[in-house]
Amino acid sequence: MSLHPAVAAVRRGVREVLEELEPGDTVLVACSGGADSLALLSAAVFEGRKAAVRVVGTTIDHGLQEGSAEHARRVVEQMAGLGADETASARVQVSGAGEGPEAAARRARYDVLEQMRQHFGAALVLLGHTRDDQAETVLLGLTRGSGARSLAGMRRSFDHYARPLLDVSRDDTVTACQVEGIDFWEDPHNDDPGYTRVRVRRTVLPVLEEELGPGVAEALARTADQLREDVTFLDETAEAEFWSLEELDVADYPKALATRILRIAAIEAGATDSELFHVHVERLFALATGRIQGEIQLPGRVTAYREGRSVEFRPTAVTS
Ligand SMILES: Nc1ncnc2c1ncn2[C@@H]1O[C@H](COP(=O)(O)OP(=O)(O)OP(=O)(O)O)[C@@H](O)[C@H]1O
Repeated sequence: MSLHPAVAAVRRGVREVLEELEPGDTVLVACSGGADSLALLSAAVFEGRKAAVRVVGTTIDHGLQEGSAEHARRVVEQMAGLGADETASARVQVSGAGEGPEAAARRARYDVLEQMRQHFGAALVLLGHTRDDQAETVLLGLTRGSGARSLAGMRRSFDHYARPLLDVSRDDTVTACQVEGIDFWEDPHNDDPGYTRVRVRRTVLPVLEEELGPGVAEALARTADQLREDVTFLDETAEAEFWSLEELDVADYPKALATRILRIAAIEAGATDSELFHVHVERLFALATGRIQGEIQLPGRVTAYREGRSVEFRPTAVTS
């Protein structure tokens, strides 16, 4: 019997990532119980056996929805049923102080995933983001106006994390589960139009596909890949320039490098990075090129000012 194309696509993505590992290594698969991550786990088990890689399935209970503990138990059972060598679950406390509940849940999830990775000695954690997630990320980045970094979407891999399904459509993960008889969970949040991402998924992308033809999601994901190469080059160049500078005089650099160097400098000086940090970087650039005078207050209680041609930083004075 020939392999269904959707299953083959998921396995191919996973195989390419596992090929980088050594026999005897461990991978941790982060599983929400949705179609993407269960298809990912199933493929990891299949490819893991071939590569002699141990597969640990893990699920995280954010405790935000009623019945979440029961859901986590069920996902653990499913992961074991799909052949994971080991399974684990963890409950996290989502505080949400200073950020939205989604961002807080995500941060708590990545913290605990890292603890689990270390606990199991895993070489890699696999995340189930798909090509559609990538397309949505690019569109959201476009509307935020935050520059090339956010248009470059999610990275395929970083540190000990990999996203093997970035070339696989969400439909294919659903089909792969159906073909393999995997009963996946449909997150009610995925239908909640209160989330911008859901509106992009349910309304914006379908309109683009209808008006511009199929393949929009794929093209957006490809745009991210191309931009990521450029962005990585510029980031690395800026990093090397920053460390080689004796004083922070960036007025003669092209703006693409000057703003990156200023960003690194501000964060090194203690400023707090955020999604909106590009707004502060623009002002820093105006300060560096003499278009604005005086001082700039940055989040994280850092003040920037100009001394001669150089931009300097100092802690913001506390006034009572
Ligand atoms: N509760 C969870 N437990 C374990 N892994 C999870 C959980 N939720 C999500 N993941 C992992 O993250 C992947 C992406 O999930 P989702 O798109 O829901 O994340 P998100 O909330 O958008 O946050 P981010 O995209 O930053 O990870 C999943 O495929 C899975 O690998």
